[in-house]
Amino acid sequence: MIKTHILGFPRMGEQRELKTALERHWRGELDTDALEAQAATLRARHWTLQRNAGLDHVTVGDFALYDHVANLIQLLGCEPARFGFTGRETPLQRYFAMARGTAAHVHADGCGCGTAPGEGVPALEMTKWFDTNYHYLVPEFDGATQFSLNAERLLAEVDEAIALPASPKVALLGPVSFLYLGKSKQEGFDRLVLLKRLLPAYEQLLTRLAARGVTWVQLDEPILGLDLPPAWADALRLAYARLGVVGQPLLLATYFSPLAGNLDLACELAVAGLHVDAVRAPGELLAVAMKLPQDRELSVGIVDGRNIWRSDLDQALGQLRKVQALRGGRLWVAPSCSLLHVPFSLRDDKALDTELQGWLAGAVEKLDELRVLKRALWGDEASVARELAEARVAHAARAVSPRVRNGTVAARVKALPADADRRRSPFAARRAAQRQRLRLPAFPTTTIGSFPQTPAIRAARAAFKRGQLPEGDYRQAMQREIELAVRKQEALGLDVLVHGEAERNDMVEYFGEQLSGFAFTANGWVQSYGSRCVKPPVLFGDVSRPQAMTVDWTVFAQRLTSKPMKGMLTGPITILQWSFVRDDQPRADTALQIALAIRDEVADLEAAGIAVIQIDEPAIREGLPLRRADWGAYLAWATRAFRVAASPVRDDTQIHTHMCYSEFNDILPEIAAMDADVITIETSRSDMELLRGFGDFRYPNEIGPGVYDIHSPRVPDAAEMLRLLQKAAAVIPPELLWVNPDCGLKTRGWPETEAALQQMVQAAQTLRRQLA
Ligand SMILES: CN1c2c(nc(N)[nH]c2=O)NC[C@@H]1CNc1ccc(C(=O)N[C@@H](CCC(=O)N[C@@H](CCC(=O)N[C@@H](CCC(=O)O)C(=O)O)C(=O)O)C(=O)O)cc1
Ligand SMILES: N[C@@H](CCS)C(=O)O
Ligand SMILES: [Zn+2]
Repeated sequence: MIKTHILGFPRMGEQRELKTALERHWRGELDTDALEAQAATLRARHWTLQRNAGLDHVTVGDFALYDHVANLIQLLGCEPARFGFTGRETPLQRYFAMARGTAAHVHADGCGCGTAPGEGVPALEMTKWFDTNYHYLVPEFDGATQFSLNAERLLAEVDEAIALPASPKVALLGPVSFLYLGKSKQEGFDRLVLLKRLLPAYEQLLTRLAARGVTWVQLDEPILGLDLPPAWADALRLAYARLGVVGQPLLLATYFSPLAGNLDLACELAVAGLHVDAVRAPGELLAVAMKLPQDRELSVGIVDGRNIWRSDLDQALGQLRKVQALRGGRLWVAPSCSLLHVPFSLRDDKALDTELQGWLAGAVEKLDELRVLKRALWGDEASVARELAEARVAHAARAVSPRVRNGTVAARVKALPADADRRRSPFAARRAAQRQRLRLPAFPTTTIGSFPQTPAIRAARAAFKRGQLPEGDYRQAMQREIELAVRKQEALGLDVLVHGEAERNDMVEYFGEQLSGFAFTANGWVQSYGSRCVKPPVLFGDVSRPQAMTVDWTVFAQRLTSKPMKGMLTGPITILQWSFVRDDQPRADTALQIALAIRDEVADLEAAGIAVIQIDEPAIREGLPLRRADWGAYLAWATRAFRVAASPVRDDTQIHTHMCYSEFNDILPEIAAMDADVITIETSRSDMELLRGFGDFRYPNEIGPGVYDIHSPRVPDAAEMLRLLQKAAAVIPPELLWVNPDCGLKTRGWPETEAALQQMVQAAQTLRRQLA
């Protein structure tokens, strides 16, 4: 028997209805019932699409109002005590408090949350979901963590699906990955000891789902794709020995990475079925098909859940038929991972020409690919002959399209000198030249680039894109925003200014729109975190830069001030990582092409008199392969691509880079090898803990550890930032320290931005008095 299913579906809706509803709710314009009604409408719509594509089950439990890991924290009743919940809040209030922090916190007696009255409680930390651009909320664990099942929301969603009518398969993160992806909040605490407390909650849940008529529960254990310490592998054995006998059939799902040394373990676990990612690990598929006991179901993730290329259905059928033969004709067919990471649909996207549309598949189109594969595997190929032929034609056309290859780009790459990734002098000499030119005070203050993307800015750009605002008027409107940002920074007393990125829709899409080899979409939104979405450009061909992309805006801003204006670029690895990239050449080759385009922009900015240029690489850590054995090769080409972009400049031009959201300590030598003159990093949410590694490693160049979290509207005071800076100065030589926020300020409003920056400048001034 052939079955089809998906591991998860995009939540936002075709027109980002969930984003709109959430943001209205947070502004107080939409009440809870209306928000929940919108969410239910979206779920029903998405299940209907799944059912109509002939999937055997619709997936329930993948939907979330903010994040699926946050849902699980509530489902398992382990909301951190530091939030000081009194029991009087609704579950939804508690949920959004964990996700977004609270502005002011009123203490119940002895709530023990550790904050002073009225201070507010910071949100849960957010971190990248494996190597994706999706962020999950990090569960917090300590010795006091208890679990108790709160299944009402999930059970209600199951009932909604049954009422549709549809057959629900519930999808949740499994217990071992849940613990692994969380953080121990107590010095020396091993969160794995919580497994024995956690399993009963899962057991109760499975029992209740079985009683509700749920025939399958998918438990995701993506950590099977990592190099697992033996204790975590044992934890998987223990967990599934218990959960596998509850009586609820379990499909264990792994994705994003080969199973490698965990292949035997994954095939041994006592579950009714196993899902594997045959896109990221095609070479393992037959080994799994042979190893997995015949009484288990095998789900093959053959449709790429991480990219938007139309599937090569002939090739997929070839692979699936081999597995089918090994599995006695039984097989489940699925996307490689949740479709959360691809746009809802690209079929009629207004910004894509029809040829490109034909090469691509969003989530809805991927459902249709599953329908076609199922029919063909049933032996009913004739009924889908048209679809198979169309896919064949599109693939053949893409392979030979003149739009994809550009001889000039290839020639430039071939002729690139071996030292194209080297600055002219070592850091010490550059530093002297830059000090001479920039004459900055000790502990220079700066920001990371973006200032608030106000509704007025977004509305002006939307009107411009709709053709309702002439280009000249749009440029003037953006120049007014830039001038406003410059004046505010001068008034605040910042030392190195930025133009504020008002003219950019997004730090990657903006460059994708201007570079050849990229296409962009009108509606290809993908959730990044909470209600925030990005529209990754589609990198389909050789990359080149027809003309300067940022020089006019930067020069305009520099002319407004005598302070140094930092040019602001996105680096090659981040552009690569946050785009949908071509699958017909190695990522390393694509990265180098992008690097050359950015290199030209760096050279043009310098020639235009810009003395400080920041090349953002927040995604360099996220791009790391999930298996350590593959890190070396990646880091070599990724850091070289950065250096190629950064190296055409004179010694007295200061190159900054910026990284956020990441644990950097395990790649510090490679970060140092990028050889940026200054690096700004996110550190405030870990209370500068991230910086300790930079100190221990003796990071050689200048560092700006972020002194406040930009994800929350909460305004920290100068004393708090001073404390963080003092902590930083204890591990980093003070003469190397910069003072800046964690990341860009585009998601904030001006009032809190100005208030926080004023406190930040004050903290730097105090530090200068204390330490300079
Ligand atoms: C630094 N981060 C980024 C990541 N990935 C990126 N590609 N870019 C990033 O900056 N990954 C890690 C983090 C994630 N952080 C964020 C932070 C903020 C956002 C965000 O604010 N997203 C916006 C959309 C941004 C955008 O593209 N804006 C466009 C279009 C805006 C729009 O929706 N316009 C409406 C009309 C509006 C009107 O009329 O007023 C429309 O077209 O319908 C623009 O400014 O032009 C978001 O709103 O979600 C994302 C990731
Ligand atoms: N320059 C960008 C970096 C974000 S990671 C910004 O400030 O938004
Ligand atoms: Zn950042």
